[in-house]
Amino acid sequence: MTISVPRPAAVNPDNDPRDSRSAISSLEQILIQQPISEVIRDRIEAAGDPYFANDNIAHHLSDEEREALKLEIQAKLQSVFDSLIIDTKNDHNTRETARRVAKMYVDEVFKGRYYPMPKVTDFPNAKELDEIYTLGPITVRSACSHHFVPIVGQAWVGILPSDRVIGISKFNRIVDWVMSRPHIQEEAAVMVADTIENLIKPKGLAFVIKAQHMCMSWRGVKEPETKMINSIVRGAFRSDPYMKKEFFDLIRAHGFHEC
Ligand SMILES: Nc1nc2c(ncn2[C@@H]2O[C@H](COP(=O)(O)OP(=O)(O)OP(=O)(O)O)[C@@H](O)[C@H]2O)c(=O)[nH]1
Repeated sequence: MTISVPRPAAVNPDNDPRDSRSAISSLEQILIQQPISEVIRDRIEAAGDPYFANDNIAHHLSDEEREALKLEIQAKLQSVFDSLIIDTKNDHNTRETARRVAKMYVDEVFKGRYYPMPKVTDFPNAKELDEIYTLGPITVRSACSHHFVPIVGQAWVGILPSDRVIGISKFNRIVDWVMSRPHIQEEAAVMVADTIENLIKPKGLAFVIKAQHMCMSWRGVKEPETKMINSIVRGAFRSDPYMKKEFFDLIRAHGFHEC
């Protein structure tokens, strides 16, 4: 499907994405012929890679293209606000909202799609530590892929290490990177567990996430109390019931409650 070049005709000058286009001048020609999202999408499809809402596509776009993408999103958001019949030309509160939201999506709340994984240094398990360690609570911020409204909650990690370890702050960074995409919680939990497992191949891995979904509290059934808990237990935590119990006892000491 060909979508016309995102070039808002009647946008407030203060809100005109063209103002910042000098930064992407080398992409000007491509943008005139084809929206940058289409260029990137064609590239992903040619590589046979998925681009679901919770997939990371960072390796398919350059920094320059990411900037161009924000401008395209801004222009399209502006037409959503126009269709919502909001006078963004004269309303001082919404005049720059299209730009703000485009930037927020790409650089902040969905950065886990458009930016590569943070650098994670791993070290040898020099003392051959063979005991469980747990970490938490880790603050979880995400958005549900059904309504694009926030998911907020907490997560806990349990590791029985093998021969590699990573710095503890890296668990927070990995959770933040994976969660910063539109998600459903079940898949998010699996993705975090897979990412940690691929990095350090622990003998045991446990990951618990407990979160509240604004699509259930702010709208829809409007139930502010319900939370969803997912737990992933792998390796020794799955095969050894005592180890699994120890993990849950430890994270209860770290503030985890089932209700
Ligand atoms: N399994 C699962 N469901 C979720 C998650 N986040 C949101 N949902 C639910 O996804 C469902 C989407 O249902 P639909 O019937 O397509 O959407 P809807 O008509 O807006 O549904 P209501 O929310 O019931 O008003 C809703 O019940 C949401 O509560 C999640 O992380 N996991």
